[in-house]
Amino acid sequence: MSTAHHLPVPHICDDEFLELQTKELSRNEDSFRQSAIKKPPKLLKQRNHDFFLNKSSNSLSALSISFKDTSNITQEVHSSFYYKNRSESYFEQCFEIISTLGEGSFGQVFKVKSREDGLLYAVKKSKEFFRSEHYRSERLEEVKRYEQFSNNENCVKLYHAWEQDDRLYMQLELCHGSLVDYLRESKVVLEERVWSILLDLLLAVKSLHDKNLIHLDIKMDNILVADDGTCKLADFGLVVDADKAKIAAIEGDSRYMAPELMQGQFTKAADIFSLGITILELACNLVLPPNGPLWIQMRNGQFPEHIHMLSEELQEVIKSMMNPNHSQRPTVDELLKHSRFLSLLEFRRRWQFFRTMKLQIRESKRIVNSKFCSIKNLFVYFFTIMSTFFKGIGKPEIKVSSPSESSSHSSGNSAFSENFEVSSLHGSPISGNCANFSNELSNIINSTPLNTQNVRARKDLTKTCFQKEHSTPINYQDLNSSTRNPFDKTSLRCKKLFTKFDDSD
Ligand SMILES: Nc1ncnc2c1ncn2[C@@H]1O[C@H](COP(=O)(O)OP(=O)(O)OP(=O)(O)O)[C@@H](O)[C@H]1O
Repeated sequence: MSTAHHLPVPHICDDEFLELQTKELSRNEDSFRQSAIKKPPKLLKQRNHDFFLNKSSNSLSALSISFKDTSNITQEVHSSFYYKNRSESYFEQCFEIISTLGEGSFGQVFKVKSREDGLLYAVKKSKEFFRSEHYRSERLEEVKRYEQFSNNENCVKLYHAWEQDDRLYMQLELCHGSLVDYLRESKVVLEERVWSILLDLLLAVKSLHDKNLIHLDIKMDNILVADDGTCKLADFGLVVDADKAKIAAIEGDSRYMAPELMQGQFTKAADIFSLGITILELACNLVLPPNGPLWIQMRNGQFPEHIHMLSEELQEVIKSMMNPNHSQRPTVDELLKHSRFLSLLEFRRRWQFFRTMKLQIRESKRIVNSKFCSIKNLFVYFFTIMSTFFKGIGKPEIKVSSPSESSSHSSGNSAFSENFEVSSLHGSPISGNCANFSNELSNIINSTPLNTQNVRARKDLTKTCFQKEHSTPINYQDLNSSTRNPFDKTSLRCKKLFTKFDDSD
């Protein structure tokens, strides 16, 4: 009696093939093998060998990257701590890694101490090798954007960028953490603070929009909180020129994505939407859906009930920023004319002098504490503090262009008048053409996997750990009551958080 010999069948992760495999198996083993021969397994994409073969041996040594001198973007790194012939990279030789700060899709971020000046920084190291010249130039574009906005108080500062062993490194200003960490620490954020965060971010977005650039990846993870509490925009990896957006843009995180991006309409209004939904997430402590019916609802002008925790004023601003019709969203300049922002700017202007002094003293303390402090550095900082003191600080220049000059997204029917009187958005803002738009949208999005979860507040998710922390259970009815400000409960904790920031230096 002859025994049948079965050849091993490869495990192939191809849905179409697996379906065929199951059908065929049940019918006839022999014919199944036939079909396996007809359809070979997919090959993994290979790394671009030409790119690696064409690279000069120079790529092994570290090269500084800067777009300030466009004729020479890369230059040899010079440092008394870096020896080219040693096997360790420039990063390993010049920095001491203290901890890992975070990881995104493109890079890993480390908290480091520079051996050169003894100060603390964040270094972002790209996760993937430059697999092609195109990929490398895409990564280098982020350096260009960081450089462009490094002088903006509300954008993260880039100190140095370099490439080595086909990876990009960026030495950035060290921040306390992202807005996600901030929310996790404070659990709820006072509405006063929400307005101030929104102002910081509008000023950052304004600097981009004024240069006709779109960020396209505004979200809680990409907003960093500095030690003094200032919010800063980071991650310029997807920044695109508004005029070239149609061909070059890549959409960011789906949770923060403006609905019109699904139809390939990339405008500055997409940033306004992402900022609006970020502020909604922050103020109501929500968990945003990445897709599904709730994703659609939030893009059709229907908001989760948690929004009612907020003042009418803030609700109106958020709703206008998340207007389903992108041409009706206010521009940054229009938003900055809101009376809340004008009074906040005036308040900041009055305290600017003390704020600058505080920052200067903090920076001097940082320098003094570093083991590489020199008499020269001390003298420079003493001089800066004195000159700040004697000059005083002038009014910070924030030019808000009038609606006519601003590159409005709107066709003239913006919700914001010159004095920013927000038109009443009570009830559902979907009407007329927006309703058609919403139908169109449902057709598109329904093709994505549905998320049947409800929009949930983070406090619901963390309810149990909250109760563990406190000996007396918290009455969540109170938090949602309209008669009192739900934020009051944690005002002490928020203050403590800022004391912590202040102590951190
Ligand atoms: N300068 C910094 N100071 C402190 N933490 C930082 C700094 N830069 C980044 N981080 C932390 O590292 C995380 C990842 O950084 P980043 O968003 O720049 O990476 P990415 O790969 O570009 O992410 P994405 O997936 O959003 O594109 C941030 O969410 C933040 O928590």
